[in-house]
Amino acid sequence: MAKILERKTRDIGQVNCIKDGAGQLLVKDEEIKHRWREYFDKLFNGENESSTIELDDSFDETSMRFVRRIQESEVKEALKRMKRGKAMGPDCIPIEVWKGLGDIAIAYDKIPRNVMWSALEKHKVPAKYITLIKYMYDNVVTSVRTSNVDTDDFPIKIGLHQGTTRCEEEEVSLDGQVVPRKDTFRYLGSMLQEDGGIDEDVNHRIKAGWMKWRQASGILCDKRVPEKLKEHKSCFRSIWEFNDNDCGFRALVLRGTCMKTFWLSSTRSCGKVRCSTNLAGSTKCEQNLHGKVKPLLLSASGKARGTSGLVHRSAVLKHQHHLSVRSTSTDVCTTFDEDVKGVSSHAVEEKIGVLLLNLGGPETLNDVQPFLFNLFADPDIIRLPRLFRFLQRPLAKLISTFRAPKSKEGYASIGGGSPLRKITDEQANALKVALKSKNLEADIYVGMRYWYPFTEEAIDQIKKDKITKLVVLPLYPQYSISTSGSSIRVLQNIVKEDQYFAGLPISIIESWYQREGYVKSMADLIEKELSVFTNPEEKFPWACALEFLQAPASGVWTVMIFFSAHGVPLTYVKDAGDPYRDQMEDCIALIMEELKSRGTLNDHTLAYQSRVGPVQWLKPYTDEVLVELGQKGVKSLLAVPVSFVSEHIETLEEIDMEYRELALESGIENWGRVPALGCTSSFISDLADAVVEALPSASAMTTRKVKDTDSDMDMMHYLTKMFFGSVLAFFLLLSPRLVSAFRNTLH
Ligand SMILES: C=CC1=C(C)c2cc3[nH]c(cc4nc(cc5[nH]c(cc1n2)c(C)c5CCC(=O)O)C(CCC(=O)O)=C4C)c(C)c3C=C
Ligand SMILES: [Fe+2]
Repeated sequence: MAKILERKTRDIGQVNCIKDGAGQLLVKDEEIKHRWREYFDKLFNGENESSTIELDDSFDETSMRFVRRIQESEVKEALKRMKRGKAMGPDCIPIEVWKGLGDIAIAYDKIPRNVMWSALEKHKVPAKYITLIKYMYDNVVTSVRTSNVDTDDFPIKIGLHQGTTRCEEEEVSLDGQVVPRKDTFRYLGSMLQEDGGIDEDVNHRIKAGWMKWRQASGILCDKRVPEKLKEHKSCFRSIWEFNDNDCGFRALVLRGTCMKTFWLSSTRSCGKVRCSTNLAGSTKCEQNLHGKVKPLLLSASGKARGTSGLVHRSAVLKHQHHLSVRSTSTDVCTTFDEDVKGVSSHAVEEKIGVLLLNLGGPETLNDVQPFLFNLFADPDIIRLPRLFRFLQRPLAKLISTFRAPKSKEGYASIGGGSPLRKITDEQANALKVALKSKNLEADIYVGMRYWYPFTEEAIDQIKKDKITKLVVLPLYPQYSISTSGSSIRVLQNIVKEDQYFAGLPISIIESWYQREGYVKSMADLIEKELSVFTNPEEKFPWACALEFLQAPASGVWTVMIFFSAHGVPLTYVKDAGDPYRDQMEDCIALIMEELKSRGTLNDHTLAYQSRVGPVQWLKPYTDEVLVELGQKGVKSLLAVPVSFVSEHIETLEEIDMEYRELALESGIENWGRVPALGCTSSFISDLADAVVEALPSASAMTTRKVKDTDSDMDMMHYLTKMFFGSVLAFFLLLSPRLVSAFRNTLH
């Protein structure tokens, strides 16, 4: 019987006919499409309608029709059965809130929404929360994806279906036999979990997909495989991406049938997402947000993701280009499985390496000045016009000497040296373990830009170890010319000169702030710090919503989330095209979106810290904003360092000491700080995923165009740069204070 059952519920893609309401078989696409629409429309909007329903006060203004009232006794019974302390349901509202709301909760499902809104207003729930709740339930539309086509959109008018609680408890019997309860089961080809999730299934499919891809890309790099087959590499990738995306989408439809409220809120909060695939197999996804259609990025895992905010940010897309692929032929795609199986035995043994790039820091106080020299001698840090490049090293000597005493004080206050090397080594170890758990054996190398172990040393080791494929992962979430850019340039210079590296397939993950795992890990840390911020009772965001019923102005909501990013000189962004600011703003928007989706509604702000030298840096400056916030009456502030993933001098000294003191002096009474991600397991696991996903796009670096930001500039910019460069050189060389500081150090 199990076998028959299983066969009956096989993949939806294979079901090409269904029955209509009267039991007649439908075979035409159009008819099937209409039947599905009719079925879901009834399920969402008109379920259980009968001649006996009460029609008195349940007129729904938006849907312009009467809906069946859910009986008070049903709601009471459902509430009684809900146990405290359980995970939140698909509506993300803790059970404690429903129980706490008492009669309101009971009334929630049976009164017109406008009555509900005015009741909330009467209870002095702040307008912004009422708007938020309304927003979740307004103008929701959906369509159903069938085996062949998508139905037309239809509106969803009823927000809640508490009846699902009852259906969970009901016994199901088939031919008189009770079907046993299971935690997971297969439904229409998908693995569904007890909680309605499909994570296990999606993970399984993603893993399987990547395994296939790894096999295929390994083969495609094999010299023995005919060139003709290799030409279709992008096609393989594309069809796989579509399959994964399709799986995610279909899963959503399935969720829709069982977990209606989840479906609704997810449709609403993500805007309307459409994915279409043309005959050539290429997939296009679009999101319709507030009437503006935006292209969606396909993440390396194949899931669609929208850029946050309404502005289309080309700089962000620029760094994603290798992720969206077009294919040219479907014929070859369909032979994917067979071809892979046929040639996989020829694949060469891979030796995977992962190179973690980081800044590096002085380990003792004696290291400080030479470390600073290396930093300022980097043409991506002090960007002199070409004509003045000969001044780079003397200037670096000058500035490092001048800055060393202040820097030494800083490093002395955090224990006499930078913790960066130790933390980066720990992250490397954790990454190796995480990769192993994902069935990828890899050697991890750490290459620092300005101190030991230098990038050059790591590269030597990679060559000695005869690595056959390399993933380069800068430990900066956002890309900047001065960080990831500078480290990648070192690599490019070596590759140019070295035969082995010239032919080594390399994949560079330029930025990864947009990864779901990173965003969620950051949100987790912020939520955790917020929860212990003032007093432990304020831990629970929805408990705060309840608190608002009594005292709207109090609670954890008043804590300002203060993102403090490392700054860069403004000219990097304005003249040299550094995407850093755009990516930073995008990153903050994603983290805030994630927090909002969890019910954390605090205000936030972004400022830039750690400026060095006389030129203008990205604004607003952290120190100035802190003073302003204090003056405006902000009393509680949670600082979030966001451009780096380990603790370092700028978190431990600048934020924890200098900025904290400044904030307290400026009138801020409660200060908190979110720790850096370090070895947080969800974060490391996501980095491991990023590595796995990047492997297939590894290719020889010599074939890529090296970005030269100088050549991007027009003549006017070049002259301006030359002028300011000369002024800077003149100022630095002739400044009496600098000269005397320099002389003193020479003596
Ligand atoms: C002068 C130019 C600098 C630019 C541009 C810059 C960009 C930049 N830096 C980081 C991250 C870190 N910088 C760190 C130290 C540090 N950075 C600069 C200068 C610039 N940084 C200096 C002079 C120093 C030394 C410390 C000091 O004297 O203030 C560190 C700390 C390393 C440690 O030892 O703990 C980090 C981390 C980013 C992310 C960035 C641009 C986006
Ligand atoms: Fe820095």
